[in-house]
Amino acid sequence: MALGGFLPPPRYRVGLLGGSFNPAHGGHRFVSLQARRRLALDEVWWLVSPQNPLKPTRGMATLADRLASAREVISGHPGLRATTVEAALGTRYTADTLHALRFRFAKVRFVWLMGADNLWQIDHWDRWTEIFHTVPVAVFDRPSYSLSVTVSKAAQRFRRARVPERGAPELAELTAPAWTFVHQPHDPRSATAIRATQGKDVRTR
Ligand SMILES: Nc1ncnc2c1ncn2[C@@H]1O[C@H](COP(=O)(O)OP(=O)(O)OP(=O)(O)O)[C@@H](O)[C@H]1O
Ligand SMILES: O=C(O)c1ccc[n+]([C@@H]2O[C@H](COP(=O)([O-])O)[C@@H](O)[C@H]2O)c1
Repeated sequence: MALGGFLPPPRYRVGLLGGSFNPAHGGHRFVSLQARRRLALDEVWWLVSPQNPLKPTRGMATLADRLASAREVISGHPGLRATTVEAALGTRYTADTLHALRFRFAKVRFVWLMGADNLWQIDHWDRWTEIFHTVPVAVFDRPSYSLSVTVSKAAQRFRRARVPERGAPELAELTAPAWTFVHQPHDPRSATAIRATQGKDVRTR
């Protein structure tokens, strides 16, 4: 199922970084490597989204092109895997994707990964509180969005489920809801910035 025949063993720890990857860039790779190390994950799977339900289709490259850009940025790193799991499952909403993955891989320990920009926005996602109740969540700091850790609606709603950062290595073992905020050096790279300068000599890695 979009995993190249790989079957994760029981208790395997997998971080899920969902995204448009329009295109993929070094910021995705940086966050994923941070996640792998700080959360003691076996792998990080990039879920290249068929179409973010809240983003316009205009300007969205094809799934094949975005997957190709993800593979190029990962460039064979053994701990990172670019996938089209949502296309294979037929899901568009994260809540559905997480339920389907947990059903399919009942013994895998999944953690939902996202940048701090998405902590601001997640309360607009379909059945967003269900997401927090399905898998542990790790939020990674991002320039301009650090305040999301205290001010966002999601942080406030789930304040009692917040795990101190020192607990990050065991987050994957916890029962949801459980989430942590991971402080890290700010990485300013974004797909928006890359698209704005497309055609010019921009580094995506
Ligand atoms: N530089 C970064 N630092 C922290 N998190 C990031 C960074 N770049 C991307 N992410 C996170 O990776 C996930 C997928 O991001 P996405 O594919 O939307 O890239 P993006 O650069 O945010 O794109 P866009 O600028 O088009 O919104 C999101 O959870 C996002 O917060
Ligand atoms: O489920 C939703 O309603 C929902 C709404 C907006 C975004 N998402 C997911 O959030 C992830 C990040 O999206 P993006 O486009 O900001 O990279 C990606 O996996 C999307 O499918 C999910």
